[in-house]
Amino acid sequence: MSKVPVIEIFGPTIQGEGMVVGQKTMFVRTAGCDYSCSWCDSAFTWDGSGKHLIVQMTAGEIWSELKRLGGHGFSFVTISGGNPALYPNLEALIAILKENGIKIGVETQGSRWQNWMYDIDELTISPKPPSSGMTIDHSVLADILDKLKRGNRNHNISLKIVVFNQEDYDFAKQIHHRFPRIPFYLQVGNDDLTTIDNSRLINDLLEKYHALIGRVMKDDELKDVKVLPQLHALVWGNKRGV
Ligand SMILES: C[S@@+](CC[C@H](N)C(=O)[O-])C[C@H]1O[C@@H](n2cnc3c(N)ncnc32)[C@H](O)[C@@H]1O
Ligand SMILES: Nc1nc2[nH]cc(C(=O)O)c2c(=O)[nH]1
Ligand code: SF4
Ligand SMILES: [Mg+2]
Repeated sequence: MSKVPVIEIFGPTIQGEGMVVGQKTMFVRTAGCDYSCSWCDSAFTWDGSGKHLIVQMTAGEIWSELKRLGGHGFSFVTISGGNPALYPNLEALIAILKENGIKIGVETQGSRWQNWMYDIDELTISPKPPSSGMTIDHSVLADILDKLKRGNRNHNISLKIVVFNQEDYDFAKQIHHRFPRIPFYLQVGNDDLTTIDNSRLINDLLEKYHALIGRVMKDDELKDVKVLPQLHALVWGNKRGV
């Protein structure tokens, strides 16, 4: 049986970000990423610090663990990472989830295509802005979005861009103007990934949210946009596995 490197499985919790924010969900987090964003809040998936947590798992083993943790209390699973789009054999997990009537969300950055993307109910693509230190391949992103559009399946996709500064904001606008019909989300960047002082963190994040809302509200060039914080950061701070 083909296996996938999994670094954590957790839940139930709420989806803290983007198009299905608030959704009760389980999470499967794959290890490994083709990027290395300067501000990655899940760097333990790729920087070596979480190496001891990685387990090669079959789809059946992942499904068993989801049921062990979530019991009969879930109908939605979010696959994130790292970049889950590195793994063609996630196909088997997606098939099991579908057979069991479970809806599926995926978080990926739009750097790699997989055929199983056609089968995802809620697919979030999060191209990386300049502050990440990454340079995105616009043609790969365009190709992914084109395939999804042509596939014309019954699913939802969105673009979600994290904003730390004016350059990121301008980048986000460029992406939106390139793909104006794809639901578009701006997300507040968290630049303090290590603090355990939750009241200070929450205060800072709310201030940044306030500022981002302000910027968008007075910007006539950005109309059809949703502006969100990371809800899980406001509730649990930098805690892992929530
Ligand atoms: C950890 S990534 C994993 C999925 C995929 N690699 C990606 O980046 O889309 C999940 C989401 O968290 C966002 N994210 C990562 N670090 C963040 C930070 N410090 N502040 C806000 N959002 C962040 C990413 O942009 C992405 O939308
Ligand atoms: N609650 C919660 N919501 C999330 N949305 C995206 C997450 C991620 O790390 O991909 C995430 C996460 O780690 N926790
Ligand atoms: S693409 Fe996602 S997981 Fe990879 S480094 Fe960037 S934020 Fe982290
Ligand atoms: Mg996260």
